[in-house]
Amino acid sequence: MNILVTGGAGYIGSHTCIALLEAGHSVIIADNLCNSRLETIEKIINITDKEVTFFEIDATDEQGIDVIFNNNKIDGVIHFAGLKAVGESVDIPLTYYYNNIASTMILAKACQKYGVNRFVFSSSATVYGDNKVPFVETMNLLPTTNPYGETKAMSERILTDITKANPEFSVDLLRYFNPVGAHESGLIGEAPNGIPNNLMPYVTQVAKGRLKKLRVFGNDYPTIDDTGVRDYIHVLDLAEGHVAALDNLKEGAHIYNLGTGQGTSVLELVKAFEDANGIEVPYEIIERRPGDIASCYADASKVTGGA
Ligand SMILES: O=c1ccn([C@@H]2O[C@H](COP(=O)(O)OP(=O)(O)O[C@H]3O[C@H](CO)[C@@H](O)[C@H](O)[C@H]3O)[C@@H](O)[C@H]2O)c(=O)[nH]1
Repeated sequence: MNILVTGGAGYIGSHTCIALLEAGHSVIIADNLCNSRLETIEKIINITDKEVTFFEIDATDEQGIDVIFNNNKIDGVIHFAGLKAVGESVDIPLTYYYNNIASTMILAKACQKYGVNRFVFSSSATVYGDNKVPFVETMNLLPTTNPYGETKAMSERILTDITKANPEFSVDLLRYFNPVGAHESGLIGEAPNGIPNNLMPYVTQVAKGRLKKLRVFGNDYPTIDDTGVRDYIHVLDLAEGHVAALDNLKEGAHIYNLGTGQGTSVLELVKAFEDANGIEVPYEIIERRPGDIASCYADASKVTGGA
């Protein structure tokens, strides 16, 4: 299939493009490079030895997206592009709401216009809010702690509604837990522009000596060692999840958690990283980061076939 991948130069997007190409699909990447690099496209090509079509475009550019649909045969869309949740994002809701919802609507509209019926949406465990762990797909969603999470929940609802109006439109809503790791080539990985907000890239930059020490956000959570617990899933497993989703799309909207089902605390992760690499990661405990919850991990039985 020819798959339009928005945000395909980003961390999860680039690993997914490799998985798609290796599974025999073609990819058309649309990315505005706001938190990614052009050279990642070259690396995808080098790793897979396959051709890639690239458009430097913002997913909110309605006319530009229309031109892409008009000029290319597209069988399906994977929509990764979006502004990401970080602590301080709670201060700029309008930007998040505009970018993340407009892009979903523009792409869904183009799919309706051009008869594209396969859509895989990059959602997030954030939509569960501060729910009871483990998070199960059937749970009622709680309000999330940041505008980014709200945009993911709203995009899910918009796409679900479209499947009701147009039963041929098939959507998978993939709720990611915390992706970590890199492609085995070592050529691509998580390299955010600027100082990382997420734990793993921060830890790797401390290990490299680029940042002085890790700041652990809070040690007063009701968890195993009082630090935040998350479900860290390897990015290549996440990438494979997208290929499987595309291959198995069914009519209507379907939700899948993409997580391991196992919770790991911040200090457990730091210790595991130190043990695996034989490197010390200096850290200090500081106050909680606004918007963070204590525990977030998946009930992964729907994707692993256990349910
Ligand atoms: O410098 C840091 C960064 C993070 N943390 C902690 O590490 C854990 C993980 O934080 P982070 O890597 O920032 O991920 P989350 O806040 O869990 O958010 C991620 O996981 C969500 C899904 O659960 C996605 O929606 C988000 O986009 C994604 O960034 C949390 O307990 C943080 O408090 C630190 O202590 N120090």
